[in-house]
Amino acid sequence: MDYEPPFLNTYKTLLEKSLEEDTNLYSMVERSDDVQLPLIDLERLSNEEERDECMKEISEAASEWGFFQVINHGVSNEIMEDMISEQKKLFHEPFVNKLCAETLFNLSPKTYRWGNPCATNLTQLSWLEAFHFPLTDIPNMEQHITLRSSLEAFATRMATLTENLVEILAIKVNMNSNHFQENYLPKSSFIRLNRYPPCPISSKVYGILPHSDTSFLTILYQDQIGGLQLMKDGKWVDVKPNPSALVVNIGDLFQAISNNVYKSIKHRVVAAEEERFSTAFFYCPFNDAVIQSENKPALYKRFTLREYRQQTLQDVNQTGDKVGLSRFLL
Ligand SMILES: O=C(O)CCC(=O)C(=O)O
Ligand SMILES: [Fe+2]
Repeated sequence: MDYEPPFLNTYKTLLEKSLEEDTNLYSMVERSDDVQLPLIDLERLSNEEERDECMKEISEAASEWGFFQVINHGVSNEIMEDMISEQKKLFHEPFVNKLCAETLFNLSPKTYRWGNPCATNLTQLSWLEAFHFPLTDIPNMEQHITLRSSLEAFATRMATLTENLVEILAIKVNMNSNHFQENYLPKSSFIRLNRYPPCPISSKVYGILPHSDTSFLTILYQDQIGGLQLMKDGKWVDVKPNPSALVVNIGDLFQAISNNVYKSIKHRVVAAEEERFSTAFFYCPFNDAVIQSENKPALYKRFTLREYRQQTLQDVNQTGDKVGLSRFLL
């Protein structure tokens, strides 16, 4: 199909090398089927008697799991369905159009990404294509009104949801509940549209490599195919799709400002034979925002998001791995 990125051709040499070895990526680490990710009903926040208990569940899930699912989250089915249908249309544009999406859509460089040009073996390759939209780019998409309005509606609801959640999480670690509103611009967040193309070698390659997110908080909608897994007590746990739920996870920046109370957990997506879509909202500060915990003794050095991004980029280029927060430990 003319919309598929040329994975097999581009990574032919890596593929041939790995087909000689009889490895299965997913049998190397144990899996656990018997643990349930917390599922939190946010409607309880509007009920005076249940609000405190619900806030407690949110902060406990953020510190014990770093991940949880929410229902009655305020993002309507209509907004989600609209976003997904625009997302499908976009990914089903011819590959050559996607490659020049920045010019076609009037967007920043590297909006469209696929594969990994630096991969030296298959385990460094994500079988994934993605559009990465900084919120500030969305108004520029004058030629693509329907995609633009879906992104805008989705971003507005997601921003409200993340702001409510970070406020609750801030209170529970004795931070000022306005900390986020006062210190970080709302428009520095971004939306990422992910598509996992059908993969004919699904035991040898990841859909997305194990990673933690460089955000305060990430909110994800996944379709019904499944494949997202998170690390819990040394085992991979499936995040089973739930059509009414959004998946929330703590990112590295929140782990740092909460002085390790909240955990930014490694997660990955298993490659599959079926096409899969997910849509993520990354709640992030502007690049020069200072990340520093008020808690004493602080575990991490004071750093800016720019410094963090530079360090992780350098580590990824040199070692294939982001390393992440441990670089900033005091
Ligand atoms: O597609 C998913 O389920 C996860 C995506 C993800 O982890 C990311 O985009 O950072
Ligand atoms: Fe992620």
